[in-house]
Amino acid sequence: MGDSGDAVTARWLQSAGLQHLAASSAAGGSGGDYRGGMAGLGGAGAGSMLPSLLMQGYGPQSIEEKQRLYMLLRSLNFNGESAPGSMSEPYTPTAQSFGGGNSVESFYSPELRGDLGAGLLDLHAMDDTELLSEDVASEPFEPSPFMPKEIDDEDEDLTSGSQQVPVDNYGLVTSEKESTARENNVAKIKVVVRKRPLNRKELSRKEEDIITVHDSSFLTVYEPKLKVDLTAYVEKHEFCFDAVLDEHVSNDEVYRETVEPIIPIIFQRTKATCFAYGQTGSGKTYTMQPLPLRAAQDMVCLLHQPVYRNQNFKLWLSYFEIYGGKLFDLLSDRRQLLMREDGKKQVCIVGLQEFEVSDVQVVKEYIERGNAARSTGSTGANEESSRSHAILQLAVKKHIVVKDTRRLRDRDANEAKNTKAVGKISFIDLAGSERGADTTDNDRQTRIEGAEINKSLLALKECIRALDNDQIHIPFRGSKLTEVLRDSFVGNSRTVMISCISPNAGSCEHTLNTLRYADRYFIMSK
Ligand SMILES: Nc1ncnc2c1ncn2[C@@H]1O[C@H](COP(=O)(O)OP(=O)(O)OP(=O)(O)O)[C@@H](O)[C@H]1O
Repeated sequence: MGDSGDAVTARWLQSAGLQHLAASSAAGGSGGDYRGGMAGLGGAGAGSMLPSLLMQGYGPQSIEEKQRLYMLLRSLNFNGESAPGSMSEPYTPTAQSFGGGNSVESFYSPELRGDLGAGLLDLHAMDDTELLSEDVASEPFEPSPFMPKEIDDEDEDLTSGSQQVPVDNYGLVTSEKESTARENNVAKIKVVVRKRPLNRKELSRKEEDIITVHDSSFLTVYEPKLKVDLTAYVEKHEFCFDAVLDEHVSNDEVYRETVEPIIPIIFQRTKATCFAYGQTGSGKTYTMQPLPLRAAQDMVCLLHQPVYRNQNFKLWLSYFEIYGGKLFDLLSDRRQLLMREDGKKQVCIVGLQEFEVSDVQVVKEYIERGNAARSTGSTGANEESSRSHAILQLAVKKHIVVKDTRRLRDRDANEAKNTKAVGKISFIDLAGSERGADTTDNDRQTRIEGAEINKSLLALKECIRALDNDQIHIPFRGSKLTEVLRDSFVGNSRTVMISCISPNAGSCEHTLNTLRYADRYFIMSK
């Protein structure tokens, strides 16, 4: 106990690798003109400049520092149990914390749902080291419970022979009861959170996993914090969503939870949008890339059902990218595309190549081709991929049989006119947004890109909010992204948002931003 508090603090910080804080703390001790609170710090007592330094922004800056501080805090003030209720005091309750009871009922109460005030996503580039790799696209498919059972030839004959399936003038099934029930079972907006595992780099740095998924719908984030008097504490943040998927969940299960229930209603004139967002490296691309392939498999399967086959339904695929407010066709040598509105105020992307696809292998080839175009177009592959929104669309169209022989001669020219859109699903791998502080390191172009990304994420948020409030005016002109998605926002639409989060302590701030962003949608959708 012979050491001054500042010397003790300095030694702790030094051992935790926070040298710049240690030096400042030691200097403060010798000056002796500042005496902060003595509480916390393992009972050693530490008058110090550290609180003020932390307040002045001298706190841990890098992930490593944050992680070391987190480890330090754990060894000082709490025992490192991550389970709820095991936190040592002091513990600061937040608007979203459970309180003592931890009852699920109290969790759902509006008082504990947190406020709606946070601003734009504040995500930034983090560690995107490859995790123990997995070929995401090659996971085997399992049969879907949402899909109609395979009908054998006998059944098929019975169905087509009986001619009892009523159809509307689109040729769609009008078994009202059945389709209404299906649509009602699929929420207008569904919010799903996916936590990725710690990656190799995070594991090698012995980073802590600060997120606990309690069951399939709620999670807790344990945020390491320091009071100004250096008392270490953990702030607990509880969140509830339609679904929370932990690090053990496979891409196939993600598909089942998110997209699979929507597929049948795409054939019932529904337009759906599924997008992933989160900070760079949180797993957006990993999550989004396999989804269209799985969706296409189910859609092809539905197309083969007699009711749709007889109505001449076909599946079409297109894949493009929005980069810096401009559109590029990923299946046509990154040709720049123009967006126009037709007389019926329908959005048309002039020149966008659409391909009719009738088997999954072909879909896979197109997706791979598009993905390759996305990365080869970049100077630093990851940089650009995280700075563009990639949009893959699968559209169901009804082909109208042309009986007029004169028109038949000019069949190709009339192809576009001979199809009628039925439904569509868009998969959007959103760009990760920028953290304000990072932009000082970036060049002008990078900052412009960041601003564009933030603008489009904000516009997307506004559109979904308006959509959810059933507003007449949907502000889709807020960005290229929302303009392009305009027809997916109006009429009979469904939206699935997948929030991807990183579990390490160093990403805590960004993870909380992502979760708060998702939380607002979740509240809106209730
Ligand atoms: N759930 C997961 N399980 C295993 N590995 C994952 C998971 N999520 C992400 N990864 C891995 O983490 C790394 C980063 O993921 P990914 O590229 O999808 O991030 P991102 O959010 O799309 O980043 P960016 O915004 O830069 O495009 C990849 O190596 C990916 O394989």
